Amino acid sequence: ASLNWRYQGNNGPDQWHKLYPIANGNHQSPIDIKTKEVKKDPALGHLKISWNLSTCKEIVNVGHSFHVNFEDKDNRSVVTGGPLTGNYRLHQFHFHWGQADDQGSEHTVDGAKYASELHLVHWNSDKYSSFAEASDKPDGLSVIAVFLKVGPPNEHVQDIVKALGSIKTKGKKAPFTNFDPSTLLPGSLDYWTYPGSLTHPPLFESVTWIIYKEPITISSEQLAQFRSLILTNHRLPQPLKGRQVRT
Ligand SMILES: Cc1ccnc(S(N)(=O)=O)n1
Ligand SMILES: [Zn+2]
Repeated sequence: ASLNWRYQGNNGPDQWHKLYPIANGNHQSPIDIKTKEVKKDPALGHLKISWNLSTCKEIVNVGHSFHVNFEDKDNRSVVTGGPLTGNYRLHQFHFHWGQADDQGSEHTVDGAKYASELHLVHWNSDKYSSFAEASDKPDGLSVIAVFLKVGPPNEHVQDIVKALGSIKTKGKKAPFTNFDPSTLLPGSLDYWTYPGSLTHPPLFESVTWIIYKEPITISSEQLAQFRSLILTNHRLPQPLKGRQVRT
């Protein structure tokens, strides 16, 4: 489908509200996480992640990014616990990055930007029967976010970078199997959580965000490979509008 929105130029993020009025809503993402205003919630338990690498299927060039898609016809790859009620099924993961290494993450921490941000998109399979059905429901989606800071090359990201060569043009897809996304998680499982939205159109306010505090690394060269597909694809932080970030 030809997209009616972009990250740069005329149909850029400042114009998205014309076609997607929710862009000016009260639960938009990303946000700047002001760590001094975060609330400790003892009721928040550990996240329980059980992703099965057998569900990893393909890598696709979607024009504004690339997606690694998962088979989500059963509960082989799910997350539960933490702020979530019930099982959320892994649908796809993707990254956001900027035109230079000093920017690119969507969420920021006390104003600080990371070079990139990984999003693992899940949908509530206890209540809904597909990602599409869940995608505009307040309890429909959960996205797990991991920050990437510039440093030594990441051997697991390298598996993804190598596959980009076969999806150079928009719409192209290639098999991408047996990749274990848990290799992209940081050592510490501490996280922030808040209610928000998809960060590009349709911008539905249907996401329980779970953001790991500890970043993983990516090298400047690996980021350059991402940029060979699209130069930049990150939305700037949006107004908090009274929402609480918990940890
Ligand atoms: C599947 C999907 C669509 C739009 N936005 C997102 S994101 N960036 O919030 O994870 N994911
Ligand atoms: Zn994203």
